[in-house]
Amino acid sequence: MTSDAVAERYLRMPHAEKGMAIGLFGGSFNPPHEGHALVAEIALRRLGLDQLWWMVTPGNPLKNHRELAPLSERIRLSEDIAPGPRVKVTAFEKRLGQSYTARTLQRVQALNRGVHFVWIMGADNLGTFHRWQNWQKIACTFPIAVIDRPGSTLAYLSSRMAKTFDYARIDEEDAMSLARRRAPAWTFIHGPRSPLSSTALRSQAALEKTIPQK
Ligand SMILES: Nc1ncnc2c1ncn2[C@@H]1O[C@H](COP(=O)(O)OP(=O)(O)OP(=O)(O)O)[C@@H](O)[C@H]1O
Ligand SMILES: O=C(O)c1ccc[n+]([C@@H]2O[C@H](COP(=O)([O-])O)[C@@H](O)[C@H]2O)c1
Repeated sequence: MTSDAVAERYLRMPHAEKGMAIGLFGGSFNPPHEGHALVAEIALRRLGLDQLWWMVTPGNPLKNHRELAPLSERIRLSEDIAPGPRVKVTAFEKRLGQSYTARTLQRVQALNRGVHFVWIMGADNLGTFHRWQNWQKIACTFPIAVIDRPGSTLAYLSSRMAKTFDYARIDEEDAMSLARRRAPAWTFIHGPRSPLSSTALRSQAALEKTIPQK
């Protein structure tokens, strides 16, 4: 077995029942951290979700993959940190053979009629969302919940996504209804924030490697 052999259960799309509200939380998780866990908790609570699919991507199409840890390792670490039984860690995009969100959402929608999905992302992704493949189609497939992140709180004011879909923005007080709304619909959720990032954790780990252990 190679070090990147991914267990079969992670390659299958998780099971969903008709009528459920499910958050789709895609990420590199390289490595996963408490900031991700906080996003998952906030989304579950504020959006009233039955499940949250913690989707470990084979590779963000816009990122350099030189420093990307094997998928199997990112899954294992995600399982350690994912909060509670409603969070399902999955890597089904690997089996789909691609990592473009627009295509993934089309597939999820086609296979799960009657299920209410919401795309979940941190506020930093608002600023670059218009560079994602078919980004307007993504916004018109499922509602989107943007979770606040230090350094990106004001991004929604200037981002192309926010400007283009300004008419579809709903008040965060109505977040409970987001999953059941027809796309496009999105909201920005404020709340407790975590300053953690995978980049900082990778830098810290690299630094520790260079310091001789006592
Ligand atoms: N501290 C945080 N607060 C809010 N959202 C976050 C936070 N960290 C990550 N996210 C969100 O979680 C999702 C997955 O993020 P990702 O795995 O890229 O982590 P990251 O810390 O941003 O990584 P990197 O530093 O390598 O870019 C993205 O939607 C991102 O916006
Ligand atoms: O589809 C795209 O063009 C696209 C571009 C950038 C990011 N994404 C997805 O957005 C999610 C968050 O990525 P990341 O690296 O910020 O954790 C993850 O599921 C990526 O595959 C998707």
